[in-house]
Amino acid sequence: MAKVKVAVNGYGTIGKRVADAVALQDDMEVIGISKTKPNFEAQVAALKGYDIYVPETSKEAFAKAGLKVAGTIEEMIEKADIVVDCTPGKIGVTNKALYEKAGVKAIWQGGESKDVCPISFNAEANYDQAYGADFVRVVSCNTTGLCRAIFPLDQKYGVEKVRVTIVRRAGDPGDIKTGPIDALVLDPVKLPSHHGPDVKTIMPHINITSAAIKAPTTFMHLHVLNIKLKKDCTADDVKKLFQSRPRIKLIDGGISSTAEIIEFGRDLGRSRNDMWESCVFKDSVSIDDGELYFFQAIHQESDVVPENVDAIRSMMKLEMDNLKSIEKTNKAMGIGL
Ligand SMILES: NC(=O)C1=CN([C@@H]2O[C@H](COP(=O)(O)OP(=O)(O)OC[C@H]3O[C@@H](n4cnc5c(N)ncnc54)[C@H](O)[C@@H]3O)[C@@H](O)[C@H]2O)C=CC1
Ligand SMILES: O=C(OP(=O)(O)O)[C@H](O)COP(=O)(O)O
Repeated sequence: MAKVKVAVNGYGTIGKRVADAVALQDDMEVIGISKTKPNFEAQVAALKGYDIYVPETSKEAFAKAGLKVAGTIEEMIEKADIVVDCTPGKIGVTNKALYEKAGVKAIWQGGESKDVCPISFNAEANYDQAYGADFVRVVSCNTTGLCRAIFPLDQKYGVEKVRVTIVRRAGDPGDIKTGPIDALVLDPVKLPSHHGPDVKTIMPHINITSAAIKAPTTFMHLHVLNIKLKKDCTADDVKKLFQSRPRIKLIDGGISSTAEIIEFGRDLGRSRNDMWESCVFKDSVSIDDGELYFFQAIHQESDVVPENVDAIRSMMKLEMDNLKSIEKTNKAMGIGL
C-alpha cells in the first residue's frame, strides 16, 4: 500500500519532532517541511534529507544561505494527503483556507482554540471520533497529559471530579525570548486555565477545573492532581492501572524533580532527551480520605508528538483500532522502553 504523504507546516519545537516521528513509521512518509528562515533548524532539516518548502518571499534568503528549496509552501500542501500544522498558536488557524482550497486534510496543535475545527483529539480517549475526519486539533501538551491519566481512571473507577494545579514551564530550552526569569506568573489570573475546559472537548462529562502558574524553568510542566473517584480503590490499584497504560511512565529510582527526569531521558539515549510519556511520580500516588492524589510531569516538547502520528492514522483510515495504532507508533518511536 502507498504510504500516506504528510507535510509538516512549521518546523519548530513540535514540527521537527513530528517530522522525525512520521519518518519512523512504515505507513506514512514526510513529503516536505516548511521553513520561513534559513536558520540552523533549516540546515539540520536539509541534512536529514527533508525537502524544504518556503514562502515565495523567503526563496532569495535560502538561496543566499546555500540551502536548496523544493518549492513554495502552497506547492508542498498540493502534494500532501495531510498537513500537520505546527506553526505558532493562532497562526495555524490562518492557514485553514489554504488547506480547504487544496482539499487536503489538516491537523492543528493545542495553541489553536477549540473552534479551529469540531474535533479535538487524544489517542486513548477519542481516536474513533477522528476516524476519516478532515480536520482535527491535537490538544495541548498539558491537556494531553491530563487526558492520559483521567481517561483510564474514568473507565475503571468513574471520575466524580478533578482538581488540578499546573506549574507551567515558562519557555522551551531553545527559546531565548520568553520569561519570566524571576517570578511566578498566574497564567491566567482568572480561573480556570484553558486546560480543564480543553479536557472537556474530549471528555465532556468530566467535572474538572484547573489553575496554572508559569515558573522560570524550561524542562517540563508539573501537575498536582486531586481526583475524586466514584468507586473505592487503593493507591496500588492506581499504580497498576497507570503501569498498564501505553503512554504513562511511573517514575521512581530516587527521582524527585523534572530536572532528573530529563537527565533520565538523556541517560536512556532518547532523541533530544524526549520523554513522550506522562511521567507519574510513583511514590506520590496516594489515597487520602477517599480521594486520589499524585504528581505528574509533562515533557511539553514531545508528549503530543505520538498523538499527531495516531491522529494521522485515524484521519487517513490506516487503522481502526486505537490501541493498535498507539502500539505501532510507540514501537517505531521507542516509547515505553
Ligand atoms: N512548545 C511546546 O511546548 C508545545 C507547543 N504546542 C503547540 O504547537 C504549536 C507549535 O508550537 P511550537 O513548535 O512550540 O512553536 P515554535 O515557535 O517552536 O515553531 C513554530 C515554527 O513555525 C514557523 N512559522 C511561523 N509562521 C509560519 C507560517 N506562516 N508558515 C510556516 N511556518 C511558520 C516558525 O518560524 C517556527 O519555525 C503551537 O500551537 C503550540 O501551542 C503544543 C504542545 C507543546
Ligand atoms: O501546549 C503547551 O502548554 P499548555 O498545555 O499549558 O497550553 C505548550 O507548553 C506550549 O505552551 P506555550 O504557549 O507557553 O508555548
